[in-house]
Amino acid sequence: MQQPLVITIDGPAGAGKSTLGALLAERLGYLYFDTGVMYRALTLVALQAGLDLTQPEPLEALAQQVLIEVVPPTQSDGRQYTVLTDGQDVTWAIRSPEVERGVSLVARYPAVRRELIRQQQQIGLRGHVVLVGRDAGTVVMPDAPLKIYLEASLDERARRRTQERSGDEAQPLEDVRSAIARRDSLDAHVLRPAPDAVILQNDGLTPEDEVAWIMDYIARHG
Ligand SMILES: Nc1ncnc2c1ncn2[C@@H]1O[C@H](COP(=O)(O)OP(=O)(O)O)[C@@H](O)[C@H]1O
Ligand SMILES: Nc1ccn([C@@H]2O[C@H](COP(=O)(O)OP(=O)(O)O)[C@@H](O)[C@H]2O)c(=O)n1
Repeated sequence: MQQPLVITIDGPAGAGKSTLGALLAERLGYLYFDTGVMYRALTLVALQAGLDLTQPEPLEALAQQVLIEVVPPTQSDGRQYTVLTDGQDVTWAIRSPEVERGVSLVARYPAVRRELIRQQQQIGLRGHVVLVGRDAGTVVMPDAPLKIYLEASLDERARRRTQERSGDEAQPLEDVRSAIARRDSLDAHVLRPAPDAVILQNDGLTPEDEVAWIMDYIARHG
């Protein structure tokens, strides 16, 4: 396979998509773009505006109005990128438990998805991009030459997220596991590998192992 111009990485929460996506993009000199950020940013703005997340129409209108931008990091505080909504830095705010609880409800509305997918496709079509999400390979960029579907067991994903959130943000493993399981079931409507996706189960693999495996896969399918 020639170096694929668009690589998609999909899979459930905590499977390691962002970690792998960022590493792979760095290795290839590509843009890394996490589509989940857009759903999170829209959810945050809706919550800030006091919208009821069970009512689709105002959310659909908001999806058309709000300007969501993802730009290179503007601060050295561990962020992979900076997220702006109408110019306001919301990089960490979109990771809050409130957003985490609401995002999969917002992401279920077809008109919301249509608008955000349209914006994601504009980024994908530029090429030299690793696009990460749930439906990046099935809907956003179905012609991508390399599609990866990452899987890890629920226990492993819960462990990873619990480890990631220590200190002030620490949550019991059981709570993290049930929050992930709830999101898995709300996301089930989009959560499936594209027919031509490479499925990578990564319990027991490191992100470096995965990158090596993918680079080898690209070389072998030349
Ligand atoms: N292959 C892996 N092995 C172990 N831990 C991983 C692996 N990939 C990611 N992680 C860790 O698991 C957590 C969740 O990964 P992340 O990339 O945020 O998942 P996702 O984007 O799929 O939700 C992070 O703390 C990350 O460092
Ligand atoms: N392409 C996408 C990306 C995210 N989402 C939604 O947005 C939520 C947050 O996505 P995310 O990628 O930030 O989540 P994590 O896997 O990083 O926890 C998901 O649980 C989905 O509900 C989606 O529906 N489609």
